[in-house]
Amino acid sequence: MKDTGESKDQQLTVALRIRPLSDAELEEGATIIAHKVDDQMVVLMDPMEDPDDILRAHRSREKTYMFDVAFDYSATQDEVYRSTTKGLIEGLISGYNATVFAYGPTGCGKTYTMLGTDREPGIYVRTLNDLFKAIEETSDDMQYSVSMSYLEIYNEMIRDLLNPSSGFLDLREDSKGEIQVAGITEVSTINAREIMELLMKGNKQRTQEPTAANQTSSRSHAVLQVAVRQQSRCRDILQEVRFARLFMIDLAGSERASQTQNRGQRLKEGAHINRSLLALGNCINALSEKNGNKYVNYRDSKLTRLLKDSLGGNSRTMMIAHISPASLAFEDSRNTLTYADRAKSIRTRVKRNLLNVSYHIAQYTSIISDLRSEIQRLKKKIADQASRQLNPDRTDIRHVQAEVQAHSSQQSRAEMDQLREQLIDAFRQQMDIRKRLMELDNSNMEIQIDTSKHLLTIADWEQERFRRRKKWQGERRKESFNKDESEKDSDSPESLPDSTETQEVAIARENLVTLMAEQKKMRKQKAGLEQRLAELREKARRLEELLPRRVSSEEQREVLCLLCKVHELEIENAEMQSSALLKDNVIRQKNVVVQRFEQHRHLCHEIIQQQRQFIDGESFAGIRNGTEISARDESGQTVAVKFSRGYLPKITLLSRGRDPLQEMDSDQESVRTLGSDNREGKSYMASTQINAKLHNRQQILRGVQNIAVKAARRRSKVLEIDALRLPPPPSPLDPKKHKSNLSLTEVPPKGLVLRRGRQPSPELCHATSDDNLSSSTGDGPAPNGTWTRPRNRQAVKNPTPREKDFEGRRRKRRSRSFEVTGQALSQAKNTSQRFRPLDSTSDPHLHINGHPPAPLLRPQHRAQPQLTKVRPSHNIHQTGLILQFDFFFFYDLLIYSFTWGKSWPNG
Ligand SMILES: Nc1ncnc2c1ncn2[C@@H]1O[C@H](COP(=O)(O)OP(=O)(O)OP(=O)(O)O)[C@@H](O)[C@H]1O
Repeated sequence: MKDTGESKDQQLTVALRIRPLSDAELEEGATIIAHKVDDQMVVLMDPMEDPDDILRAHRSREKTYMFDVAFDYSATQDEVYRSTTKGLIEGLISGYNATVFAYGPTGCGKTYTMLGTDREPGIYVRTLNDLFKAIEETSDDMQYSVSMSYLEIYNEMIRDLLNPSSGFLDLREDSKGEIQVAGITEVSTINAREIMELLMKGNKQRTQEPTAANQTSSRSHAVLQVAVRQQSRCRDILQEVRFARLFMIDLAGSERASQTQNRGQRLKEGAHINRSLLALGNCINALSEKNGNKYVNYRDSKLTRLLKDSLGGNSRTMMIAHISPASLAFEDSRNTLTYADRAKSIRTRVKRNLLNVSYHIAQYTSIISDLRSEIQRLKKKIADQASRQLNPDRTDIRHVQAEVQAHSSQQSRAEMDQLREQLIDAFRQQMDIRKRLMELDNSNMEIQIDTSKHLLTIADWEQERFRRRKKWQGERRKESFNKDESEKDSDSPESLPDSTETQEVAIARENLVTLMAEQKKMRKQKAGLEQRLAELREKARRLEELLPRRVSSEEQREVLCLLCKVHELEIENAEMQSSALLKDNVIRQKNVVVQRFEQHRHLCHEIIQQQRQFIDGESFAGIRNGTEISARDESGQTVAVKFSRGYLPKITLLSRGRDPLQEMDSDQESVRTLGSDNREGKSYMASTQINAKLHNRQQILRGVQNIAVKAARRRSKVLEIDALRLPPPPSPLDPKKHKSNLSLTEVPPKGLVLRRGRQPSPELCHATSDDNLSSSTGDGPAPNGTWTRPRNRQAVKNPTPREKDFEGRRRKRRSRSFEVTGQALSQAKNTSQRFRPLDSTSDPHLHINGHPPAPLLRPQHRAQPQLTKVRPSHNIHQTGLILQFDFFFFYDLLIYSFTWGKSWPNG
């Protein structure tokens, strides 16, 4: 290996940078005395010279300095770097050593120029960046190796900043006379980022202390060395290796003790700094001597020893002198400018560090084989490139890999699509079936409602038949007791009443059969659908289980799982909606029932209220034992109450209903009063017709029943309740209370008390016709439904022949019509004094169905209680009610009748 570089002389390049005036200087009232005149010229003005000094009048106060490049406060870091250091990089990778050092007094910006700040990086960082860029650009042909070391000379001692624990290092001169730092850490890397990190790490290790002149004063000289080795990638018989070193030095600033006010350690540091800088200055002086014969004492300091090559040896050297523009720093600036100006004349002998490697003949064989293999490699590379150009799709392994990947992903996507389709299909079928099941439920409900209607029709008819038979039996019994009279009574039925079914009942039975068949069919369908639904659920579950096995991608699996979840939730939602609808329907039906009960309750309260008012203001008289009251409406609803001494009155309530749908539409009521007293010849009869607004006749009857029961309880003398109690309002969906909700296979009970949609029986119409009633009074019904004034007692005591005749006829019909034969009116009157309200909590202002209660009608004739014939709603379902109650019940009934009357006779 031999050095083949040729040397040539080169001047040391000097740049001058004038930093901006600092705040401290401004505060001290410093003025600017250093100016940049142009890119190279700098003027320094002596602030001490007196312009009025006549002796020195012709002397210039300004001194001009010329440098290779000059910067003032306006120069950026990048401008300084480009003008000073950037040009050295090309020479560095070509094998030329280079040195950049910052020189100047303390606090003038040396560290700022070399290191910079995070936002404004200095020469270190910028140089390394560009060096690595240049290496990268030529790395195809050349091989590089870069190593870095970073040290500081502190108090004339060398410290490794990349490895501070290694202690102080020594300088050694190698065989070629080059200065080396023994044991320094050299980090080899071509990674720019790594080098930057090392630099930052080293900077943190550098000794910096605050002084009066500079808060971040560097107390040492810092030397960053970058060694670049370069050789051609192509091995030749004559291998050329280039080697170069770059020094980047941030010198400590020269300082005056008076200025820095340093004491102790700082003072000691300052002395060392100044000594080394003095040595540097001496070297510069010596090197700059024109004759060049002067001895250069590099050995005075470690700094000058280290910079030996940089100053007078093989290096392209750049000196960046720094000064302050402040008048206070005049002396330092002048010294710096003087040294910098001198340094300009320093000449270095620059030569490329080129090493030619000559090999032994034995090594040639291996070199040739290496070269051959390299040729083979290159040929293969060319062939690959050519074939790739011809058929780019097949040869590119990456392409093939991508194809394989794409294919496999396509496959998995297809599989996923297939699975998804299957899942969606299963869920869709489930939804369809769920929908059909809902429809079936709806139809089933409709069928149940229809069934209920038909069952009611049949039950009504059964009830009617039962009632008729009962009535017939009663009459037969009565006839056996009153044989003489019964023989003459041509109206009494002798044979069993006709029990053939009406057309309506027959149709209902037919419809029931059809509905039963329909329901059976639907049950079958439902079972089938439910089975299918279970199968589909099982299928979906199996598909879900397959997911992990058939889909490899975690993402796809999750997507499918989510899909399943969504569909399951949708199905659940549909099921819940369906059951909610069904429940809603049931609730609506029950609400209707509750509403009717509520009306019923209101009505009862109202009745009680009216009774209480009547009791308070009226004495009861005129009803005697044996009195019988009968009432009947157009539809055949009858009420009969009979009194006998020592016994409770016997009340017979017979009613006949019409179409239940008209139940709520009743708006006309007529009340007729009949009265007679047949035992003592004091008959009292009254007939009237009162229009009343009754909104629910069924409720009225229940009110009556309620009153009866309450009265019976109060007296504890209930003898007999031979009645079919009123059922609650029909609830077609309540299986406990109504037969309609039972299965069609169940047989409706005989004698069901409810009756709906039934036409009035002609027989009963006859037995309880208005004619009968009017004949019993002898007056007939008032044509316009007006109240007929009852006869007074005096008139009854002496009946006319016509009245006697009428009475006779009336007795004959007593079994069918309603008579009053009371004897104990005075008793009744007395008893009425003990009457107590049934319900103390009843509200007197209660309104029924939005209508205010009827005004209390008070009879004018206290001794003659009004016997009323009640014409309740023709829609009442109750087929028959026979009750025996005590007198109070009868009284309640009377009050009830009065209350609902529309008018009361005057006088
Ligand atoms: N050109 C400039 N532009 C802006 N600020 C500067 C410039 N030069 C120096 N400064 C500021 O002046 C202060 C002193 O600078 P710096 O520490 O670089 O001086 P120095 O010469 O290295 O001092 P020492 O020799 O004591 O280490 C720093 O705060 C720095 O930011």
